[in-house]
Amino acid sequence: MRIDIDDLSVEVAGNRLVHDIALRAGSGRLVGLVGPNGSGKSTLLRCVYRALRPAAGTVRLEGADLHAMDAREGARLLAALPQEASTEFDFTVAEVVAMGRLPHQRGSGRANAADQEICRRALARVGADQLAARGFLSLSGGEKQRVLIARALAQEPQVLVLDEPTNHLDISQQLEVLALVRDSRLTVLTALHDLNLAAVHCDELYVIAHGRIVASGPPHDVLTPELLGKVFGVRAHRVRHPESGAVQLLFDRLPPSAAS
Ligand SMILES: Nc1ncnc2c1ncn2[C@@H]1O[C@H](COP(=O)(O)OP(=O)(O)OP(=O)(O)O)[C@@H](O)[C@H]1O
Repeated sequence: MRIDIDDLSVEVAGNRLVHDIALRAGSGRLVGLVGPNGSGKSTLLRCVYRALRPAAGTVRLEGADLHAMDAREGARLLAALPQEASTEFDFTVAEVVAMGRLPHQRGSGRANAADQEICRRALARVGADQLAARGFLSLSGGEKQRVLIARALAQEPQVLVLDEPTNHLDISQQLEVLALVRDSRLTVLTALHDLNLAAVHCDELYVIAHGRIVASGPPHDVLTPELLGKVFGVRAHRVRHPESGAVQLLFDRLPPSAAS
């Protein structure tokens, strides 16, 4: 299912934080959103997963305006992993994952055997099946992240929107989660801070700075030393991964004269 974002602007408390965004993600593509702290990644993604309404512009899924759909219809198509997803109540892990089935349940809202099986498989896919009976609040940051990814998968969406899905994960888990996201074959829009992970795993990247898209395209074309200097204020060196040939980056601080 393709995502088309056009002329999208987002305001929070009267401040326009994101301006005139155009972004496309073809069906089954993994599209990364990168940019410095405070550049507007989460604000843009919050609008895409409907926590915020657009001040202008549209987000369309396969041509249909996402913000014109009812909540249940939207949630059957799109699942999100927010940056600071947490729950104040100590639900069990199984209960948190079962929340992913709510958009599919009518009437009593009770999970049936098929729902329970989908949840069990989702937990197994993120390697967290042994956590099912644990209280969510007792989990480590990385365990919580995996359970929330399982909840998103249990939702059986067509589109995944992920805000820093590798936050709190050790390097092995980071690679596991990105492989899992890739293997899901869903259309994925994800914010990532780690530019090397983004370079290896994403089909296309969009770079956001000061609330505007400043570059987009295949990672190899986008992550140039010039762009990284301008947008992130760092000196970047490109090297090739010795096996895959993928672009990888090494960073230095810019000399003080160049950084100003
Ligand atoms: N409610 C608000 N009122 C005013 N400004 C806000 C509000 N929420 C966010 N902002 C500002 O909007 C800008 C964009 O924030 P956002 O969280 O989208 O950035 P980000 O790129 O996701 O950052 P990070 O990489 O640090 O998570 C920041 O300068 C932030 O302080």
